[in-house]
Amino acid sequence: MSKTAPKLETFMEGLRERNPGQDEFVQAVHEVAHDIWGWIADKPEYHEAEILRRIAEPDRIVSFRVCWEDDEHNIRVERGWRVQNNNAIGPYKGGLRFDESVNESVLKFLAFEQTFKNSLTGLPLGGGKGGANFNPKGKSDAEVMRFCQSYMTELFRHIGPHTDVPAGDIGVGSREIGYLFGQYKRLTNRWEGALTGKALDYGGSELRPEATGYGAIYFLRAALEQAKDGLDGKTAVISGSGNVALHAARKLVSEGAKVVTLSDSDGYIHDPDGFDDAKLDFVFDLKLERRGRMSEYVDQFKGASFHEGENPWNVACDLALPCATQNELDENDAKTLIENGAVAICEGANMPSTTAATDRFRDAGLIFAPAKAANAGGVAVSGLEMSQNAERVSWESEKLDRMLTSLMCDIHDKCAAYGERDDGSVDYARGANIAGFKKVADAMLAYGVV
Ligand SMILES: NC(=O)C1=CN([C@@H]2O[C@H](COP(=O)(O)OP(=O)(O)OC[C@H]3O[C@@H](n4cnc5c(N)ncnc54)[C@H](O)[C@@H]3O)[C@@H](O)[C@H]2O)C=CC1
Ligand SMILES: O=C(O)CCC(=O)C(=O)O
Repeated sequence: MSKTAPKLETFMEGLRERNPGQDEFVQAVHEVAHDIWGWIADKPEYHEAEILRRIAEPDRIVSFRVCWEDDEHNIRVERGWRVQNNNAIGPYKGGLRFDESVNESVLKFLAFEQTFKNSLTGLPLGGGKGGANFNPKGKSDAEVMRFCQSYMTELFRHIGPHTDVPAGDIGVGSREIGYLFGQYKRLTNRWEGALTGKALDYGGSELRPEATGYGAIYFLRAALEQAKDGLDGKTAVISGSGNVALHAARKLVSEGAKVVTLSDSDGYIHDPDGFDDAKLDFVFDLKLERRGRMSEYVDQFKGASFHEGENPWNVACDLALPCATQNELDENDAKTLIENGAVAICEGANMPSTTAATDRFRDAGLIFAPAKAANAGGVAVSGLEMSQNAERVSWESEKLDRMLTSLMCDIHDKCAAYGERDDGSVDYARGANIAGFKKVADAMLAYGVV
């Protein structure tokens, strides 16, 4: 006899009880459950097997002490984690975040999201995420190296090319990946693709640094085309000034759009003339090499203004791209963007919009490209880095760009297929949740109760 599906509220109540104080994790699960619930109502195989409940319980979480010595010879103690959420369709895969805001709730939400995102890529990648409450900002290279070596001294026993393949995220760029991979290699005495985001000299992939930002724009372009619109001539507002934000800005400019804001945790820069290639070169160097503050931009370029402690969502635009961090765009920001006539929101960061903001966007009927679809280009090229490492080959940038473009168009089409509304428009969030869920769920059904 087939069981009736429990109510969504009952499911969420249980989730909240089992995960007290983990607001980000509960938010991410609710956002998926909300869409999956109706879809599985007449599909007893999924709810009888408790598939969503199982995906929302990580396979395992490793938590460990990370001790390191600072330049003044003080012993520092931080906490590290790796959340291995689900490996139904491939080895756990997802970045490492080093930031003082990192805790178990944040990493569980990121690992949960990653499971659906990786499924959408069509590549054999499970979902995981990790990190530490260590902030590399303001630390010397030697301090960052000692921290990374200590972190890897525990992590190495839990990862490997067929088990779990970490990469970068906030606070973990090519410098950190270099220190982490060097220590992995020393401890295991093996050169193997146990991390992605490596530099080109030692097994990295062309286009990996650009992939998340470029991929987001390829997704946005496909969504605009579906609505018989395009990027050329559009004004874009972007938050963040890290890996994702800057490559998204670069691609938007090359597609004929005008990018008028970038930000960091101190505030945002508004340049009404737009960031051209020369201005972007300055910001790439400032943020990714010199690790400076966005406020320095106004000393260099006349006409631009710095808005301390504010986010850029009140600047009028056609396109808004939150590319900094979770919950950076709330309901009031969403209201302002809608009133100002934005036609599309494209999430470069993971879960940058609060639930209330997401609901506003979806109700307003504008194009809302959710993170798990729009920013999947980064992990997709990481998957291609794993393939290149396994085959001992390196592919050219042009080939990878063609593969990334086609992957992002496929993701767009899957979301459109599962998210089409009666009026022909697309609810991309619903489409991404259902398409991402289905592949993982079907693999789990094939394995039985494990
Ligand atoms: N690097 C990647 O390939 C991928 C990153 N993401 C997501 O994109 C987002 C950004 O990551 P990355 O660019 O890699 O990190 P990053 O460390 O290169 O840059 C983060 C940027 O956000 C800014 N920022 C941090 N908190 C902020 C705040 N409260 N307000 C305004 N700006 C703030 C920082 O100053 C920095 O410029 C994160 O949500 C990350 O999870 C998603 C997919 C892949
Ligand atoms: O390339 C990867 O494995 C990490 C990507 C990531 O962390 C993300 O998609 O949020």
